[in-house]
Amino acid sequence: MRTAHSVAAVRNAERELMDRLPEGALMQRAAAGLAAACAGLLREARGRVYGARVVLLVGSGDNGGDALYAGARLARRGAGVCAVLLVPGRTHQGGLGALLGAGGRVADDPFDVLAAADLVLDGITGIGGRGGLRPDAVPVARAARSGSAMVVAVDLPSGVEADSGEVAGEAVRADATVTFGTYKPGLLVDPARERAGALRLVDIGLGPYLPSVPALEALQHADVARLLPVPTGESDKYRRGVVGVVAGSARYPGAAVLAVAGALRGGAGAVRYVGPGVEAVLARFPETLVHEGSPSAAGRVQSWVVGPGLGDGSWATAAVADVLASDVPVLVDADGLRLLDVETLRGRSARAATATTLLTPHAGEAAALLGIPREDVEAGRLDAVRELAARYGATVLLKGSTTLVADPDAGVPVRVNPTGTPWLATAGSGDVLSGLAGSLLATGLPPRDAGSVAAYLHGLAARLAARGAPVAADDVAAWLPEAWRNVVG
Ligand SMILES: NC(=O)C1=CN([C@@H]2O[C@H](COP(=O)(O)OP(=O)(O)OC[C@H]3O[C@@H](n4cnc5c(N)ncnc54)[C@H](OP(=O)(O)O)[C@@H]3O)[C@@H](O)[C@H]2O)[C@@H](O)CC1
Ligand SMILES: Nc1ncnc2c1ncn2[C@@H]1O[C@H](COP(=O)(O)OP(=O)(O)O)[C@@H](O)[C@H]1O
Ligand SMILES: [K+]
Repeated sequence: MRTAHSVAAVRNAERELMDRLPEGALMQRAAAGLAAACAGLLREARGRVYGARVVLLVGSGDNGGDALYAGARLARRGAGVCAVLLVPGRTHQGGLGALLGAGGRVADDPFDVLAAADLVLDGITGIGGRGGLRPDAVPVARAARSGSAMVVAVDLPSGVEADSGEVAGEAVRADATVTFGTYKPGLLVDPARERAGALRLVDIGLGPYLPSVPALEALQHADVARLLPVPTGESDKYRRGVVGVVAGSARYPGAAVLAVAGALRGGAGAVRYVGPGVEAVLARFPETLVHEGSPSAAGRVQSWVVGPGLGDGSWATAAVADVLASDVPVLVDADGLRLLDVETLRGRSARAATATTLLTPHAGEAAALLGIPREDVEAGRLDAVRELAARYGATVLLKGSTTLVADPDAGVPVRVNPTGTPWLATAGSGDVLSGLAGSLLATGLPPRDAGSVAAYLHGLAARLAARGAPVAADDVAAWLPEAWRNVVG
């Protein structure tokens, strides 16, 4: 599991650890890890550190101090290191002394040295930064990007919000970020994540002092493998779980087919389809159990998926209400999100412990549920998913460039999905996801696990299917077994 902690948690841990260490030891640990990472990148890019041209962008806090001490280490290995001091009167003095002592220098003209650099270290701001880059830092950050140099962010790309992943203005766009002690939420959540490039974590010994419950967690292969259902000798199709899919309409029969395609690959023993798309579903998947009446009359299921391509006719409205009246886990997606009755939804968890709910909106649907503009959801995804889960008393999977899954209990870390590709932004891929997650619910996974495991497999299947080329939703569904094998293999 990859975990991220809030700035407040990092600061507390840092204080506790610093009390036990000599002055400046933590910064030396950070700088040593940073210099080693930069040396590795320089060796990869140009064969050696000796003779490399390194520019340090140095702000007024300890982030700049890290850059200066790392620069001193690189200078001792023969790199030509030059510091651009953004606030000369407030430069970290110890760091500057170390750099000058190691043969580094202060730049006369930042733009000259940036144009010729092999590597730029962004030490403008780290966890102490607030808001986007200040105006004087903007031209320098742009110049760092415009040459051929690799840009390495120290702890965080300057200008991003560490706790939320928001980018309120300009921010550095890094090729890599070397972060200290723990990941920060902003490194894992867009729009900030996109500015961070490849991530490296340097252990500075904070671990024992960080809270055991992080702010954010990202599943890795081993975590997903542990959560995936495995049939045993005792299993039969009913014991493995039956997922009911209520999706599609005369206008969108394809949504029913795609949701069923996802559901068939999610581990349930059978998929029961209810809705107006019976013909289309059977033509493609003859193994589906079908029913044309109301969901509650279709036979037993261990979970429901309701909403993809359902439209908003009277049958659809009644079907959503019918499903929400059940005591099994329900996943509500797409049109279902517009049709659901909020009081019924909130009442579900009070009625029965088994009546859990997983809502799977994209940013537009989340915006409608929250009554705010879509851009606000996209800019502040983490806040939006937490707010939705709290307000609706349900687990929420917010789709998009970084998919997030939040439980209504604020004490439970939000899950961020590390797989996926922008090629997933293709019509119908969300239908596949809802079928898949619903199937995992039917096997007995709680909503947060079902949602995050589904997002992981879905994103991985898309990557495997795409390998750099466009994919259709149907391809993503077809590659799900390969993604599953990749995880357990
Ligand atoms: N915690 C740990 O365990 C360890 C932490 N370490 C390191 O310390 C870093 C934190 O250092 P920090 O607290 O000194 O803050 P930092 O990130 O340098 O920024 C604050 C300065 O920036 C300024 N500033 C603010 N916003 C700005 C903006 N938008 N644009 C431009 N400037 C802006 C602000 O100025 P002011 O508001 O005062 O005018 C202030 O002077 C951390 O990220 C890590 O690198 C490691 O060495 C070891 C272990
Ligand atoms: N920029 C992006 N990067 C990665 N994944 C994305 C991006 N945009 C959308 N996705 C993913 O693609 C899927 C789209 O789902 P959705 O918006 O419901 O589309 P549809 O309704 O057409 O099925 C979701 O899994 C979402 O997380
Ligand atoms: K930085």
